[in-house]
Amino acid sequence: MRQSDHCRPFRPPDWGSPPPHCRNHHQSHRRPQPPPRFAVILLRAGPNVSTPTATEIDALIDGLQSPPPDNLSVFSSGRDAARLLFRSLPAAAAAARELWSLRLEGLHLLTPYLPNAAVAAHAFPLIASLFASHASRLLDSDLVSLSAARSAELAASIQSVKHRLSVRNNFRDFDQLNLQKETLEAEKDLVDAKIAEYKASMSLIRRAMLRGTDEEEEVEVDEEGVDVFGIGEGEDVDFVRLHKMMLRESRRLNEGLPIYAYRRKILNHIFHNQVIILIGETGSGKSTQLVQFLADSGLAADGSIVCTQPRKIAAAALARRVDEESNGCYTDNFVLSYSTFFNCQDFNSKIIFCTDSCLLHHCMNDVGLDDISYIIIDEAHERSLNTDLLLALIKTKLLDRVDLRLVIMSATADADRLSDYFYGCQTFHVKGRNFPVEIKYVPDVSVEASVNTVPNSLRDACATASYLNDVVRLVSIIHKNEEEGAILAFLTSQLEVEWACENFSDSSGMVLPMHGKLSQVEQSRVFKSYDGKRKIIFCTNMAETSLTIKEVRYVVDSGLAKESRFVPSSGLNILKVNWISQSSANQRAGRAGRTGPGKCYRLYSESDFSMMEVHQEPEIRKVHLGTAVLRILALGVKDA
Ligand SMILES: Nc1ncnc2c1ncn2[C@@H]1O[C@H](COP(=O)(O)OP(=O)(O)OP(=O)(O)O)[C@@H](O)[C@H]1O
Repeated sequence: MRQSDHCRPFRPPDWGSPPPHCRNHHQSHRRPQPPPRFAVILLRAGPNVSTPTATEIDALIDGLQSPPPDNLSVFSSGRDAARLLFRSLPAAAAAARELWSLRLEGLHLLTPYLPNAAVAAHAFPLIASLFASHASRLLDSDLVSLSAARSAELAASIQSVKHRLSVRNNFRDFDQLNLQKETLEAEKDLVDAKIAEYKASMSLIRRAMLRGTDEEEEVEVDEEGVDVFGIGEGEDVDFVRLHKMMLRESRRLNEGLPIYAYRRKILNHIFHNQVIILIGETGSGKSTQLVQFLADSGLAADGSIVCTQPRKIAAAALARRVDEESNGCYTDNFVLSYSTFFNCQDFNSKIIFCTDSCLLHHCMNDVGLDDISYIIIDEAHERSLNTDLLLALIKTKLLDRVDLRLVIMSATADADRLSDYFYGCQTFHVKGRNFPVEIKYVPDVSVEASVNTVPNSLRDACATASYLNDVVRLVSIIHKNEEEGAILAFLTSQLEVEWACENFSDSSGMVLPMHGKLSQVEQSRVFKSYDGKRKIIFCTNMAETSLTIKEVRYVVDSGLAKESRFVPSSGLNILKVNWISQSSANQRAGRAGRTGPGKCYRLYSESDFSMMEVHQEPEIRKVHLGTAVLRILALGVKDA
């Protein structure tokens, strides 16, 4: 650790004579003064504690307009970047305020830490007022103007389409124009709602910062009711967290996941209803955002928010993503993921992503679910045995614990059926998706011959599964002809995935397998980037839901999946390749539009699609009932 000049390193001698305020220090021998004791410590942010450099910190402190410190130490590495000591309490508070002001302007990311209670008390109103002004400025920032301009542009387009609709049209044009108008109106509504959401959050921050001051604003009766942030009162306010939250709000307005536009409405719904069903398009932000909305609002203050996923890889990936996105907004270990259940696991972290089987095991141990206040069952359309058992168990818990809340979430679930099961609970729809996905049907490839055929060996698989060759061929065509972007191709088994990986040969592609038998480390290879090479991922339907593999722009959907089914006549479970449901097909397509517009190639015709089951059959209807009964008994249900 370099400790630069203990005394005023911020104006090196060769920069000219020291400014007048420095002379006090040099003249200190004339009149003994008490040692400076009011400290402002500048802390480095994040894990990379070696930035910024000592020279940059020197320059930053040197440029302050407020009275300079009476003693200064600058450190070139470590958590502390600089320690400023003052004799005067107001001078220390003014320096803290100015350092915060520079941080809010985006000039540095250091945190002024005030260890001395007197300095903190003195500085608090100054910094709070600074945050209030900053929130006011953000209300009219360039970001808001940009979104407002987009809204005006959409309004003009809507007017133009309306005008064209008012003149004579043939039936087909009329239909198309009407569709265009509706699409534009929906987009405009979304942009307007996002601006309103952003402004509501900034107004809330401003009001909180001015509370108890002469400028305190009257609380407007918010039509949506629930506050989106719990900011804290008085000196409990954590300015670092608040700043990170403001930055995240700006990112949300800028990047704009559709669910952001609905935040207050959703929170309000959840606040007033014990159970809601949330349906939103794939990629609209359900899995990554809802947990954050709940945690920020303080609605879940008394317990954790548990979000279940059907697969381990999704639980881990979502926890990583939420942690990364909310960086600094929460304390360490606020977001966790559990993929496998252990008896020693605590459920008292705030946001927990886990598999449905993990939560089911937890229920077996702690049937009261005392440490949980919100349960989100994600990807409910899959209707796995674990999900259905969980839903049944939670339904009984909801009667005992009126504070427990349940959100059932999916892009493609059968909302009516779920609503019926939960006494007609409300369904909330989130409209809009992140990026468009163009659907291309490739009907000239016949898959019918291979349906219901289970390959016994690799040789058989290649001989019988004609779609396997078709998938590999289509991937090759996309690779040669389409612009950059990874390709995700859905097959039905590990065997097929391995065969496709071996038989796809192109040195400009990075071919990767993705199936349930791979270790977590092997699975995580699909999330890495491979410079100069297009990622080509052959996967089973384990990659169908929840996952965001950033570069994926193209999806190849064979339309098939292998499923296990109990056959009562033989008493055996058999594996069968079957058509997927429309719900699954839409989930697969959704993997292409996560971080940019995408395309989904379906190896079947549009009429094949329309003949598929709308929703997949619940697993509980396909497995041997003994399995289900044993699990129910283990949950303590005696009259199963
Ligand atoms: N790991 C990631 N890297 C980059 N962007 C991501 C990542 N995870 C999520 N995103 C972004 O956030 C968006 C929303 O993801 P999220 O999982 O919350 O959507 P969702 O509505 O739950 O989708 P689905 O119904 O498919 O599970 C994605 O479309 C993508 O733009």
